[in-house]
Amino acid sequence: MLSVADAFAITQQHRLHLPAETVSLTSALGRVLRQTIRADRDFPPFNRVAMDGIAIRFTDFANGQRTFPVVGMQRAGQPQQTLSQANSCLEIMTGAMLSIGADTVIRYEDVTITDGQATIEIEDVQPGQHVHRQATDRRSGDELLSAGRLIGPAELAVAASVGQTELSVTSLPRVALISTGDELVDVSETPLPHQIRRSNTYLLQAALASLGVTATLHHIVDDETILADRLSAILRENDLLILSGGVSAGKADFVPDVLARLGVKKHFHKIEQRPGKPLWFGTSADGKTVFGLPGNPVSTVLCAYRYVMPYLRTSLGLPPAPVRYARLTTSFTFRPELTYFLPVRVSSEPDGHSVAHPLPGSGSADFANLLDVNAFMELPAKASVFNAGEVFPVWPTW
Ligand SMILES: Nc1nc2c(c(=O)[nH]1)N[C@H]1C(S)=C(S)[C@@H](COP(=O)(O)OP(=O)(O)OC[C@H]3O[C@@H](n4cnc5c(N)ncnc54)[C@H](O)[C@@H]3O)O[C@H]1N2
Ligand code: MOO
Ligand SMILES: [Mg+2]
Repeated sequence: MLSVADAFAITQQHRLHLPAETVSLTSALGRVLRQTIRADRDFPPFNRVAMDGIAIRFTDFANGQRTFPVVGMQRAGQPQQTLSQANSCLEIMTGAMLSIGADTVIRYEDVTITDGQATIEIEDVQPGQHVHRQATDRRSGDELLSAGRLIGPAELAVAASVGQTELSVTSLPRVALISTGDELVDVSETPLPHQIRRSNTYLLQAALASLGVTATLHHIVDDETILADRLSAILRENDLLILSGGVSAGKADFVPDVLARLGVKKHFHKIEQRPGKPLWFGTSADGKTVFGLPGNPVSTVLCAYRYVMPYLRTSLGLPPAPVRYARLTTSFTFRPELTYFLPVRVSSEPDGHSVAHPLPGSGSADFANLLDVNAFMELPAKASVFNAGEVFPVWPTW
């Protein structure tokens, strides 16, 4: 059987090939940039006044002058003015271009203006103060953003400032989320004693939404022919299929056989891990990907966050999320030679460390336990006893 690391690597070798598309700036939030964005001007593009007050020549102040006739006003949005008379000042506003001939700004709070004369009330004045010099932050032509960047509020603001009305982003995959199982009924139905309402696909849909990916929901009963027909149609219409259930050893677990019949090449089935051991992964010749997630809800979640979400991230062109670590708060024993993904609650301690409090729950069907869980801690297969204070990787969920 495959190790977690090998299974993960195999999924990453078969990323989706998603073309770039152009979207308007205002609809680019949460998308992944596919182009380089450069500064079209210096940042800031001129010597920008940073405080409302008066603009003077520092040498006048250095020569002992404290009272200056006010000869004009330079506001933000006005073309640059000139402080032409020596020993005078201009009133000047935040966001204005520093006037030619002036080099230093004194805040209104530090000045008294009476009868057109501004008197500086402070002695601590630095040459060039309260001026945000041209090109301090970035130079014209500098690379501001590069491909593979998740577009958030700061990226949008920077793109807007350089005149990008549109952005090239990775197109979103068409994703189908498919629950399988005769025992599963719709949320709106009242289950009979032998039935349950399906929940996995709603969780998956919500998880995908955090990457800006939308998905259609489907349900298929445990009938080999129906499963083959429906999956064949869903495969035609989608780039990525995420199934839940039907991948284990039961008499109604038809998913692996049906996918093989439909020409989806299996890359692996089963990983040395718990939960989620029966995970199935394959691709078709025309570039479609199928994850067959084990149906037990906690297995579904673990496989989604350990394999599917990282797969989507890199397929979209994002760099892999950095691995996070936490310190186990309580010793935990797990004997089978499998990587154990322990449900935990991760929190931050006052000393800055992350700690993980084990919440094992009652097994991979205990999805109510997920209400308290916010990560899975990856405990290596080769050990059995994991001591309080030891540090292991954690995979955050929500
Ligand atoms: N003899 C063996 N039996 C099982 C093995 C095994 O290796 N040998 N593996 C166990 C493990 S581990 C898991 S996990 C499950 C995986 O089962 P399947 O992927 O075949 O899933 P199902 O049999 O269809 O369902 C399992 C369980 O999950 C519930 N389920 C399924 N879909 C949903 C949904 N959308 N929402 C909520 N709950 C769902 C389903 O009702 C079942 O209770 O197999 C073990 N057995
Ligand atoms: O994934 Mo199974 O649920 O290991 O228990
Ligand atoms: Mg089964």
